[in-house]
Amino acid sequence: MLQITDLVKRYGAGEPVLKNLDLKIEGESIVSIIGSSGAGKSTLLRCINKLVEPTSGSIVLNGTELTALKGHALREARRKIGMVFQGFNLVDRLTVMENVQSGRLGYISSWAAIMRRYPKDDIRHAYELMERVGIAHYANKRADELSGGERQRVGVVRALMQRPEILLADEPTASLDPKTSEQIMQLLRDLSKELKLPVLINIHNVAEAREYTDRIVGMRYGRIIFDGLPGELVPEAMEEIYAGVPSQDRQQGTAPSAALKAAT
Ligand SMILES: Nc1ncnc2c1ncn2[C@@H]1O[C@H](COP(=O)(O)OP(=O)(O)OP(=O)(O)O)[C@@H](O)[C@H]1O
Repeated sequence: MLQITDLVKRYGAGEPVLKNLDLKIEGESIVSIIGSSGAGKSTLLRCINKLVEPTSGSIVLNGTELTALKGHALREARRKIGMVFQGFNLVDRLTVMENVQSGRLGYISSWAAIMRRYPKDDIRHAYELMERVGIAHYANKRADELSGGERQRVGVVRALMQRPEILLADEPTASLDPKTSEQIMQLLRDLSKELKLPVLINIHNVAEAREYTDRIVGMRYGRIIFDGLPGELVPEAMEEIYAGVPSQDRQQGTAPSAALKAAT
């Protein structure tokens, strides 16, 4: 379970871009985060995997407080957090198997990695996952010979090779055509259930969020202003997420006209 409490992130001396966020995500659920550009969605994911340092607040993953971790303990904790990227982040000149095995870096010795001497268990696990997502027959192909959808499947398998306790996906379908995009969303949804893995997806495509995720979190100006089932995302909620000014910001004196202007 991921439990975020009172999370604040401020870059430099400016206004916080995450304002006292609370969010709880339990196993077997796929949750989307939607919101306008600049709402803070990527920053939230980056705070969870500590690519950015939260300013204050707490992020607990299955009993481990992540915010305080440094060095070895941080590297250990990061292994429990799988990450899927918009641009796939594969090494083009390496094969699918080599890319997938890079998810095990940190678990095996550098020597074994350099020599491509992967432990038998890792090879078996990789094949199981590659079979599951339909890319096992490409194991020895170079990553740059694959289509976008196939490359994203490699990205998903690489993340799962870590045996993560949560999967974060930052715009995982934004570089894909609509049909492939839906297939990847369906895959993430199915994997979440099969592996009892919480999945948190930052996504701009609201139709996909509605169709493929169990729960939608709507962010606006660094706050969560909607948290509900897809069916609860009624037009008024959409309006507030994409055009409105959260009531807390109104109370704090943010001029709506300025805020709206900034959002367009
Ligand atoms: N490294 C950084 N340094 C300073 N400001 C940043 C940094 N990263 C993000 N920001 C600012 O934080 C705010 C939130 O950005 P963030 O990327 O988290 O939003 P987002 O909702 O993911 O947007 P998008 O949908 O466009 O990716 C923005 O105003 C952005 O300019």
